[in-house]
Amino acid sequence: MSEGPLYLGFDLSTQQLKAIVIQSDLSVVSSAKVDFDGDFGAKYGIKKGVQVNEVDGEVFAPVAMWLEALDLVLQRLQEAKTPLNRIRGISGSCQQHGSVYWSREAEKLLAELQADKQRGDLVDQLKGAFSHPYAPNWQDHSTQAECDKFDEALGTAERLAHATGSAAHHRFTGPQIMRLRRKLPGMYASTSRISLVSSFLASLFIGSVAPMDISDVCGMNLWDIPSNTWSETLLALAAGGSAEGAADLKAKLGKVRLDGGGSMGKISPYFVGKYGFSPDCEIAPFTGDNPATILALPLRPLDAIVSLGTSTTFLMITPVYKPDPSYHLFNHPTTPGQYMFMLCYKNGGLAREKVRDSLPAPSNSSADPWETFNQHALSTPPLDVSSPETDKAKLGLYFYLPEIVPNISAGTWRYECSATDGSDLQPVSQPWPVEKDARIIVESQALSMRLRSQNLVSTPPSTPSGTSSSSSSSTLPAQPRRIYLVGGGSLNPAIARIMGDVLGGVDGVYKLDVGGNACALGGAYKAVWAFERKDETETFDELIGKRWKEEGAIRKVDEGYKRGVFEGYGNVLGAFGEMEGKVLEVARNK
Ligand SMILES: Nc1ncnc2c1ncn2[C@@H]1O[C@H](COP(=O)(O)OP(=O)(O)O)[C@@H](O)[C@H]1O
Ligand SMILES: O=C(CO)[C@@H](O)[C@H](O)COP(=O)(O)O
Repeated sequence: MSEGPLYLGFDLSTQQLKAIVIQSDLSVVSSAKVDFDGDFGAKYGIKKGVQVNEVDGEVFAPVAMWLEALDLVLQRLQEAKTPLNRIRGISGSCQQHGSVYWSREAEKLLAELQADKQRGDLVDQLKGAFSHPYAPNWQDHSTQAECDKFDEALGTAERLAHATGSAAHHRFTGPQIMRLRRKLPGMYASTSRISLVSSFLASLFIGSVAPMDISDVCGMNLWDIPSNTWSETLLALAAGGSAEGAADLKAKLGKVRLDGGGSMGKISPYFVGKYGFSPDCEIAPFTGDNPATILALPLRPLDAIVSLGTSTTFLMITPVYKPDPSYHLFNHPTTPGQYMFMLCYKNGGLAREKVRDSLPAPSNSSADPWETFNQHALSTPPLDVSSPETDKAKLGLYFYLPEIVPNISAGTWRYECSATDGSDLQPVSQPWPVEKDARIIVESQALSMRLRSQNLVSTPPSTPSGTSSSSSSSTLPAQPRRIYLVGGGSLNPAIARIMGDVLGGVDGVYKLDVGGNACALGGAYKAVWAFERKDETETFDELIGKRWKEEGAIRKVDEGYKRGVFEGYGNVLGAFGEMEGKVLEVARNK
């Protein structure tokens, strides 16, 4: 480890709080994590990081748990002998869309945070800082009525998408605020400020309520992206319809920091006294976990990232702002004029776990719990078709939770169609053997991503390492150039293989070799850029691109494009979209 400055990045996600410390050359020097279920057990009444009220479709997390987790993860960095006094800058990423409600005492309590045994830890000193003890989680689906109003507010869902980057979504913060104001009017009236989870975590470090981040703010259905200002119409809607209400909500949300870099202030004395941070350590804006993911490596045009976390997300960067209700566009977290294309699925890792748990556990209890799942996933041929002329292709939708993409209630559906052209699409009369589900759930998730991103990809330029041996780039079908896998599921070789089969990737499928730490790493890289850019004109890609080394950062886990296999999935892509349409039609007519 050199003696230079260090940078600390966080990832406050659904199930964990992760911290990673890097040097200016981007090498990792230390890391630590807190697993909310594992570390806190029944204390906060959570399961997989959240509490659930099934009756109303509410999903939320106790803010006090996050406060306790922050102290615990910093203690673990100390226990790992991390030289916290050398940390020059801090940034990070957090689960998107969640909202934290600060009381009228919040600013005073944040400013008075002190390392004082008598006054206790963050959870003790900030006991009176919140008007609401919970933060709605991105899995919440209690806001359909509010979403309907948001989709109508500008006339159509298309116009809402053009203004805010997305159509209305259950988890988006505007509909969430609108519902909480209606459900808990007293709480709302006693709320001085509202933070996103990313600006909430930054607030703890700067000792005051931090401004929201220019990228994460696009996950609210309240920020007008073309003008980069709050939408007065949508603020009024969320605030009850009056101009006074809109002004009050605008004050609660505060200003948005347009610069993804730079300093929001020096670290609070609490962290200096308790953990030995330098009083000169500064805090850069924190962003959403998906915008941070695209910062975890120098993403080139046509590269794609698949984040296999609790949620599954598909991410690409594009210079074109062409919004559509079927996907999301966010401001790039560091580079004005660039946008993050995102698809987000609620039925991600947890849905794959459901299928895994429906299979016999591995005989050896110490084996990888995914062993049986992987064996079946890899022994089942693509679409479970051995002979395309005679076998029917199997297509499924596995939504154990109400899904976001498409917006539909929970359910599992199984269809078959011709493997050669997708014709004769029919629901299966009998569920196929559960062993087939291991491959088919992963195929279904990848087919949905391929269907919705096909307008963003084109025939990639041939590259010496990328052109497949049997073809030149001119004959390659449109597909991403590289696919990077991140998140907990990126550890799984069977999932990697199937992602390559379906999505292609002329240069292959790679795993970011920091396991599930991509978001925290993106946050740490953001801190390096924020404090080491020579001036505001040096872009993130310029600075990080000069320092990032492939060796040790990524590992090729699948060849990606496989001629014949990729086209085979292309043959049923239309049928997959047709299947979703049929299922939505039935759900609408219920
Ligand atoms: N070997 C594996 N194979 C498939 N999925 C995995 C594997 N290891 C972890 N996961 C999945 O990763 C998910 C958690 O991913 P992670 O990125 O750590 O979560 P978060 O959503 O909190 O960021 C869990 O749903 C878990 O099922
Ligand atoms: O809702 C989204 C993105 O729109 C989710 O990606 C959340 O941002 C949290 O994801 P995890 O990292 O917890 O899976």
